[in-house]
Amino acid sequence: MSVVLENVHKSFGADRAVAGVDAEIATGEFFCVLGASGCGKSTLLRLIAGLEMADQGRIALGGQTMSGPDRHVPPEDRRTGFVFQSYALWPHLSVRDNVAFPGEAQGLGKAEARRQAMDHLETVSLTGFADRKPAALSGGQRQRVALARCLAGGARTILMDEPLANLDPHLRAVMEEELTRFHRASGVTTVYITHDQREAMAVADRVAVMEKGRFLQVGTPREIYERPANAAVARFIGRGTLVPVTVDGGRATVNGHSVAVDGEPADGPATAFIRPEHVTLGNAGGMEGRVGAALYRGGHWEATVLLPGIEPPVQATSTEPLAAGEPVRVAFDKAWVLPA
Ligand SMILES: Nc1ncnc2c1ncn2[C@@H]1O[C@H](COP(=O)(O)OP(=O)(O)OP(=O)(O)O)[C@@H](O)[C@H]1O
Repeated sequence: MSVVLENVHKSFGADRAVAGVDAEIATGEFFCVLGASGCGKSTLLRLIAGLEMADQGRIALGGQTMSGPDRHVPPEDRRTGFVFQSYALWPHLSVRDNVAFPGEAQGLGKAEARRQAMDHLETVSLTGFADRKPAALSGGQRQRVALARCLAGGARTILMDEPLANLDPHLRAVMEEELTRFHRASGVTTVYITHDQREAMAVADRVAVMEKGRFLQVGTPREIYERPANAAVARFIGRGTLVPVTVDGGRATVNGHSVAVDGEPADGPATAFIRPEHVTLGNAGGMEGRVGAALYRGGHWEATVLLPGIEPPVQATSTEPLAAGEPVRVAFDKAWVLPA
């Protein structure tokens, strides 16, 4: 089911939690809202679910207005499923009965609701766990039960509020794969909020970067990473360094050195963003610098490099060992010039 947000606002007293959000989320899309704690992500999700009333703007699901100036459809009539961090499963019910619960609540007989529950457990590869209680499942398996229960409730849109936040890094990676598999298998429109940019990149078709109640940029993970719309998005997504440059005829000059730029920025002074993978460290050529700090990250070093006239230090990556204080030659292979 498509999700349309038009100029959506929500304040709590003087606190503008959602301050004018617009988006068109296509049917079947996996849409991530990414932002730091307190930026308004949860409030936006709760507005879509109907758990909060918008102060202003319109929210439509599948072409039907759910929230508008004189309309507020209650949560139970929106056909949305909500998956929280805690998954909110019934501890005293088996996995099968947890998933059968929405069907029974909607008036299906117990036997039919259980039969359908088994179909949904099949979608999340948990048929072998139907008789267990939630306490006897791993975090990832509990999440799959929560997803199966959304399907059983007839959800046409699934809203997920940081569902992987409580999991260890290994299980998180496994669950990212599972979520994308589940999404492909179910085809359900998904709005997913997280403060973890790596997670958003991994699972989303499109990412909205949110700050202070607004979307700063909406784009594919690659657009957001490679072509950030402004300094705030650039800083929030991955590592990199903002440097002042002069653009002339499709190249930028940094500290007297010429660097290729992506796109077609206008000539003149600008700010460029350089990802660590576009910083080459070596013994010859480029600019003279000094390693500020180097951390071994398994297979590579994450370093900062001090260059005269450039503040703050440049973030770089190296597969060769580096030590703090060591002299190094630095070349920039490519830069992204931020739109004015
Ligand atoms: N029910 C409420 N009453 C008052 N203020 C609220 C309420 N819910 C949220 N807020 C405020 O609205 C702002 C946005 O909160 P929200 O929970 O949407 O942020 P978030 O981005 O989801 O944060 P987190 O990642 O920490 O959950 C915050 O300043 C918060 O304190």
